[in-house]
Order: sequence, then C-alpha cells, then structure tokens
Amino acid sequence: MSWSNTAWQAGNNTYQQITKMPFIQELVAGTLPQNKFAFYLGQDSLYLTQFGKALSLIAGRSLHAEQVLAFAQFAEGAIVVERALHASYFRKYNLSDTPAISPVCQHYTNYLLSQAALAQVEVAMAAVLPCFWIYKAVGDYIYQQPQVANNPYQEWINTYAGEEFGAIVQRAIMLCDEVAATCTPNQQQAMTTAFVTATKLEWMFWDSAYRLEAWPV
Ligand SMILES: Cc1ncc(CO)c(N)n1
Repeated sequence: MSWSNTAWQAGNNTYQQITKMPFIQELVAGTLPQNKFAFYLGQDSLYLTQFGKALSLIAGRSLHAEQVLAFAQFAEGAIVVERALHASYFRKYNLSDTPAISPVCQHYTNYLLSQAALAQVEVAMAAVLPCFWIYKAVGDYIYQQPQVANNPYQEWINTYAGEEFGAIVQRAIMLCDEVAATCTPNQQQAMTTAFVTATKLEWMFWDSAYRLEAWPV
C-alpha cells in the first residue's frame, strides 16, 4: 500500500468528523452566518501567507529540482490564487486585511513553519499535505451534496472542488509518495504522524472560526 493510502486511513476518522462540522454543513446549505465566514476568511488570509512561507522553506530544503519547482509553485499558488479569492470576499464583506491572529491559527501556522524549518524534509512535506488534500476532499464532499441556488459561498466551494486545484493536490500526493519510498519505516511513521496532526489542526481551524475564537485573556 502506498504511504498516502496509509496516511489517509490514519486521518480518515478526523476527515469524517470534518464533513459533519456545523461550519461545513451550514456552508453547504448557504446558511452559515456571514460573521463566521468573515472570521474564517480573515484568519485564512493570515494562514495562507504563513502557509506560503512554509512551502517556500520546503522548496529550499528539497533534494531534487522537480521537488524544488513543485513546492515553489505551490507557494506561489497559496499566495497569489487564493488571495485573489479572498480579495473579492474582503470587498464584498467590507473586511479589514489584518485581524489579530487567533490562537488556533497561530498554533497551526507555527506547527507548519516549525516542521518546514526543522523536521526532516520528507516529514515537512507530509505535514503540509492535509492543507491540500483535506480541502480537495471537503470540496468534493460538498459537490456531492444537493446544491442550493444562490449559495453566497459558491465561489469558495468552486475553488476547492475544481479540477485545477485537484491537479495540484494529485501532484502533492504523488511527491509525498515518491519521497516516502526513500524513507525507512520509522521515517514513514513520522510522516504519517505529521499528516494526522495537521489533519486535526484543519478540524480545529474550522471549529475556531465557528466559535469566533478569541484569546481568553
Ligand atoms: C486552513 C486552510 N487549510 C488549507 C487551505 C487550502 O490550501 C486553506 N485555504 N486554509
């Protein structure tokens, strides 16, 4: 079995829980309160900048030209393409660009950055993979549900369920499988642990938006 199959199975329970979250269910139904979506977008904008930096670090630490190119392109995609989507929503909801970072957003981005900087590079690649794969899976899940007319969140849904994002995700999975094949069983296990950890942090990110998470002090 490929590493990616093993990793997905290890994170599958968390993924199943993600699809049942009120944030996702209300997004599908178009009933998610606008302030929760706006909170999510503000944090996601902060997240994407740090995600782009983590991907750039991995590009710089990669061993082969093909991997350097791929992660540099992922970094560009994170910054350019997704911020364009945000810009249109930021205008629509009249949001400011710089909310204070929430505890979960800070925790998640610091986890990705520390893995990208300090973990074995193959483990760092596994740590960023859920950011691609979970969003693609959630986008596909949403497309399988009955679509409501005039869903205010349709543009967001289309981004992650679309074929363009799908091709990027396939490439990220394939690269992880290629590097996993060069790793020892212990190293592969560390990759799986990083994948599962980031999958849980994806759950926490949506949960924190739904709760409009604030600092306790
Ligand atoms: C938190 C989070 N994870 C993944 C993605 C998709 O790259 C995103 N936009 N935000």
